[in-house]
Amino acid sequence: MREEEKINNGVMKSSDDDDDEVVMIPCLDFSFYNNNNGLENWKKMMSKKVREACERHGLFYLVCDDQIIPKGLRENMIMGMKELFDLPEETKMKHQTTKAYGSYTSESPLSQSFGVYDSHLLQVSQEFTNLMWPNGNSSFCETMNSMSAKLLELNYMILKMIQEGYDLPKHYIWETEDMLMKGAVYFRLMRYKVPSKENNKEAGENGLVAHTDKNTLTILAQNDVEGLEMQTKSGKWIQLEIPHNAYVVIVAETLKAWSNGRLHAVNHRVKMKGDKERYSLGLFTMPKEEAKIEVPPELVDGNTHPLRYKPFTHGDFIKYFVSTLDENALDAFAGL
Ligand SMILES: O=C(O)CCC(=O)C(=O)O
Ligand SMILES: [Fe+2]
Repeated sequence: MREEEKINNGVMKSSDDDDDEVVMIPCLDFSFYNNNNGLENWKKMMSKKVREACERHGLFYLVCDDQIIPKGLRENMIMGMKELFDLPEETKMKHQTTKAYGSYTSESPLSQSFGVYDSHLLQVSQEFTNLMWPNGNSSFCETMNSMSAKLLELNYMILKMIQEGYDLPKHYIWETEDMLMKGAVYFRLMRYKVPSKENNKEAGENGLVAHTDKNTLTILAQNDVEGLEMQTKSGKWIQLEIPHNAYVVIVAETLKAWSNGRLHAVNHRVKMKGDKERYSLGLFTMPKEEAKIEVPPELVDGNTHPLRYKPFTHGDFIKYFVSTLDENALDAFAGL
């Protein structure tokens, strides 16, 4: 299918083979964000669409111009990842930290990943690159550093739009920025290998088990090999058809808690089919450990939206999740 045929009025269709459920995932074009003409109106309208998509589906596709993220940078990043994952296993294993998910892992035979905290800081990207390429690889370092910095800016931009989408009073927006946008930044690089032939049938082979993200907001990019699936609110799993060059924005649990459960933390997984390797990368933002996650009073309404979560610190929630690995951790830990 050609891209133009897949996109209809900025809306993507994905369907499940055994059923007629059609889910329309919006594809939002952020290209004019840096254009001053009519910016305020554009932002208002886009903020509402972002909020709506995050409430309805818990994810949306995003395309943007080179001012937000240059296409060449994204291509270089994916090419650089191939080079990185092709390094010898013992070199990749050198990336080990004590932070949760902050190391190289190849737990499943089908997938490997690197987790790097704070790669938007040049020094961190330099240290990581020097560990992987002791003779240097300045182009990878620069690419990794700018890609994570650009994705981080975009991540914060979307978080601000979500708040604007709720028309929260200005003073509250500053408080929320403090709560949600001043914490850790996590960059994850993933490779999924081609599944074996006998497992390479209809259902595909598990690349990443079903989960919700436990941070605030995630932005993903992939090479053009599909595999990411989401569970709809009615419980169906559908394979996403991500438009070429689009990013996937995913609502995570902490943002769901902040919004009093209005924003949907979508369950997703990766299933590998076909004969091509899949590369993906994700920029995850999360609050500071000590940040207190508290629902804004404006998002509580006794009749339609009674308070669902008590205040909690992000660090305590993550500790609880890591110790239980319970996919219902948010409700078990902070649900009322
Ligand atoms: O590889 C992907 O597209 C999904 C990755 C993902 O969901 C995650 O790292 O949390
Ligand atoms: Fe995820």
